[in-house]
Amino acid sequence: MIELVLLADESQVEIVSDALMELEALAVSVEDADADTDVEQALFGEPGMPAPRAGWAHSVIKALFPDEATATEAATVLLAQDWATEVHVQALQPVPDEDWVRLTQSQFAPVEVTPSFWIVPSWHEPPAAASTLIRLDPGLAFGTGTHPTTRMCLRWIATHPEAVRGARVLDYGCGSGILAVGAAKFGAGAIDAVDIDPAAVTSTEANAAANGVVLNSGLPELAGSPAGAYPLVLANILATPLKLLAPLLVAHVAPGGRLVMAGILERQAQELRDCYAATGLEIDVADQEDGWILMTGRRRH
Ligand SMILES: C[S@@+](CC[C@H](N)C(=O)[O-])C[C@H]1O[C@@H](n2cnc3c(N)ncnc32)[C@H](O)[C@@H]1O
Repeated sequence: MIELVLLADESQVEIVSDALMELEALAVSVEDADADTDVEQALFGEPGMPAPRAGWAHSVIKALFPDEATATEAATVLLAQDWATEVHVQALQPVPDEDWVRLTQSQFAPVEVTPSFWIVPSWHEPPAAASTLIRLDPGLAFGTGTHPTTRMCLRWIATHPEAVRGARVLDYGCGSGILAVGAAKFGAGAIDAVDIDPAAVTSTEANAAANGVVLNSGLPELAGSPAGAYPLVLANILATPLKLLAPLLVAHVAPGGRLVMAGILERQAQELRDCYAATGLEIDVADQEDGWILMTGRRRH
């Protein structure tokens, strides 16, 4: 990993950070400037480029790149922009792996699901208002809470305690296990969490353990056990698998039970509604955020 360290005028922090991400930075962080020390150390790049002024109100922007060639190219393209007159390269340096982990982690802040329900990385103190917490660090499996589909499912769990408390739950397409853990935090009974990706199963087990949650996790064969036995089925999988899996998912919903589905774009809503209504479930659009919708189905008998 190579770190590109830039000094930029405070007014340009956002535009420089966005440009670095477009130029394939893996992570970008902004730090407070250390008075004039870093200005003195700035490299001025091309001969004739203006040196930063002493006492200049600037920020230090650090961007991580996979290799030196990508970092050098990004710096060259950035400095060639006509708006980048107050951007200076301070360093281009290799970064040890453990520093990379630290830098990547610094990108993840606690995520609010409801004012009292938060997802908090292990290196953060929980917000004072958080009475219910999921402790979760970003990993290889989908589901950190930063995506609207995950947040909407968690919000549904938090706002439907009557459907969650004591219920046997199936989390189908569990990813990081975040929905299963969220259901446990709101009092779910036995929880099965399945995913076609073995890395997701490993991640779910680790995240459950980190939250003191006991669940069964495995590949989907686990869910081949009694059909119709779950009062609550959670499935944040995307529209196409949701359509293909409709008979299987519906068969797992117990009489009187609910199916909560996410991963559906607004323009896919009608097709999904028709598909699930045909199975006899009562369908509702329960939430929407950033073009994604949350759909619920209820089996009466
Ligand atoms: C969008 S992620 C959701 C992860 C997590 N449940 C959440 O809400 O953030 C979808 C997950 O479904 C899994 N998946 C996709 N198709 C599947 C299938 N046919 N059966 C089981 N899991 C599947 C993927 O591997 C992925 O981990």
